[in-house]
Order: sequence, then C-alpha cells, then structure tokens
Amino acid sequence: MDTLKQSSKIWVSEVLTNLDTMWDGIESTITKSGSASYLVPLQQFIFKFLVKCLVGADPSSSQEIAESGYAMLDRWLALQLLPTIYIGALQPLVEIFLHSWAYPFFLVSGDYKKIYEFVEKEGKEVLQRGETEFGLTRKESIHNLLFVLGFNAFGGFSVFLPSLVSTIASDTTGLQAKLRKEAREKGGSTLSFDSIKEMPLIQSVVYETLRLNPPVPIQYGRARKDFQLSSHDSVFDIKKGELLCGYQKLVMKDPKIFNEPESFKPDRFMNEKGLELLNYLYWSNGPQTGSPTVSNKQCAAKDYVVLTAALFVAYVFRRYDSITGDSSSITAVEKAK
Ligand code: HEM
Repeated sequence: MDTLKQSSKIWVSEVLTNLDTMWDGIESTITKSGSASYLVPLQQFIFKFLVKCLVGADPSSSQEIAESGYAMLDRWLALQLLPTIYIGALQPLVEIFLHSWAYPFFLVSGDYKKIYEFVEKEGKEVLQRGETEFGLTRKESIHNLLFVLGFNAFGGFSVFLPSLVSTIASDTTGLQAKLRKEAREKGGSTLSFDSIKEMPLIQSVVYETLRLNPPVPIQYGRARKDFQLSSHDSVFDIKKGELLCGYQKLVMKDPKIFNEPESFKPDRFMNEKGLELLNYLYWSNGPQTGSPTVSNKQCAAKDYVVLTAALFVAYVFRRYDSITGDSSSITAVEKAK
C-alpha cells in the first residue's frame, strides 16, 4: 500500500505515455499487415508502466529487461500457475501429470535472477523505504516487490486488460459511440484519476467486465475462528481451521442480485440502483464498496485497477472514433476526427 501511495504521483502520466507507445505500435502494424495482435504490446505496456511506478526504475536502462522483461515474468508466472489452471482436455491425465505437484524453481531461476538484479540495481529508493520504514532486509524487500510487481500487478492486468479490450473491440451494439461521447465530453482536457469520476458509463463497463470475467476467480481461506456463514436461504456452521473456497464466477452471477446475470449490460452499475450492486462485486476478494486492510486480504490495488482500466478506455476513445477486433487482434482503428 505504501508503494502504491508513493507511485500515485506518476501513475496516470506513466499509463498515458506508455499507452501512446502501445497504440502507435499497433497502428503501424495494422498499416503494414492489416491487423495487429495486441497481447504482446499490451503486456509490454503493462510491464513498463508498472516497473516505473512500483520499482521507480526505467526498464530501458537495461536492454534485456526492456525487450524481454515481460516474457521473463510470463515464464515465472506460468510455472506457478500451471498446477492450478483449468485444462479442459485429456482428463484424468491432466490431473495426474500436470496438476499434482509444484514445479521446480530452477526452470525459471535464470529469469528471476535477472529481474532481481535489475530491481536491486535500479530500485534503490523503494528498497531503502523497505529497510528504513518497514524494517525489511534488502533481500526481503526485493522478493516482496517482485511478487507484487510480477504476480499481483503484472499477472492481474495481463489477464484483465485483454478481456476488456476484447469486450469493447468486438461490440456491435453501439456501445462504442456512447463511450466515445462520454470520454470526450467529460473529464476535462487532460485525463486524470479525477476525470474518471465524471465517466459513469466507462466505470460501469469496467465493473461489468470484472463481474463476468473476474481475472482471479478462486479464493481460499482457512477459518480463523468458529462462525456462521449465511447464504440467501441457509446458514452453515464453520469450524476454526476449515478450508473455505469462494468461486467468484458463481457469486457474481447470483440471479437474486443481478438481473439477467449471464448478459453483459454496460450500464448495469450506473445510477443509484446500479451503484448498490457494487456491494456484490467481488473481483478484488471483497466487495467493491469495501477497503483493503492488513487483516482482510482484499486486493491492495482495488481502486487503482478500476481507475487504470477506466483511464485505458477513456484514452482509447479520445484517440479513436472506433476500434475493431477480437480476443487477440485489433483489425481496424478509426482515428478521432
Ligand atoms: C487487474 C489486476 C488485479 C487483479 C484482478 C487483482 C486481484 C486480486 C485478488 C483476487 C486478490 C486476493 C488474492 C487472494 O487472497 O486469494 C488480490 C490480492 C492482492 N493484490 Fe491484487 N489484483 C490486481 C492488481 C494488483 C496490483 C496492481 C497490485 C499492487 C500494485 C495488487 C496488489 C495486491 C496485494 C498486495 C494483494 C494481497 C493482499 C493481502 O493478502 O492482504 N494487485 N488481488
């Protein structure tokens, strides 16, 4: 939370500068090849702005990190996530051969070491804060920072932003015209976190995407004490030490709470009634109306994630009249007239 707070001064400008680079690249690829796969440019964008914000370092101070830092994190993430990722084919072989053990660290230790050394060399200020303000050793600071950077932040955005781009780029219902109108008429001439507060439809689209495609859908927790857990119509006795699992995809499609829960409704979270539904939006491992604290395990960046995604959408519709694409490519962009 301290690192996020420190980075708040540069967060928006880093997001916007790196969005310029990303969309310049996508445009020139479309001109050359007719379409552009956006997954790599998106990950490069995410990596660059996060390293600047969380580590306080410029990835381009190391050519190798600038070019391949994102791919190093991908490999490190894949190794940790493979045992948990749903693979729909070849059961029970997947359970026996892929999901039954943790994979050895040596497979990615070379990548991890390179990023570790980069943070050690370039992230002096944040590491110093870890030592003086929080009593961490230098090693502890680096490992913790790498986990937040690579797993929480880079991992989370790498899953979430493609689903947001895909939802918007493939829309054929006229949503883009409404987003464009809001992005241009509201929020002042320069985009900031405050601009987003004036863009309720863009915020609602971000919330609705998180509702239907929660990037981290499963949470586990062990009961710290005996308690009763209530649903709409039952009460369960939970004993201290029992392992509980929450599955967000089920929770956020509760038909008693959400009207037509399976449909994407861009304006679902607008106006008084819609904003009440934020009490039931759980993508961050807690309600959107709650706050992360040291005792509740809710995503520390709960508000940053929503604001950054909204900023992304507002940026796109200030730059373009429309974008066309699917879950991996942008096939056309129409520049703002
Ligand atoms: C789209 C992006 C993100 C998503 C979907 C996401 C989602 C989540 C979820 C579901 C949890 C709870 C995990 C669990 O306990 O099982 C969590 C925890 C956490 N997230 Fe995020 N997150 C995102 C971005 C970020 C960013 C940018 C940061 C920080 C820079 C961050 C920092 C954290 C931290 C530190 C925790 C652990 C909180 C604790 O255990 O007390 N997250 N996140």
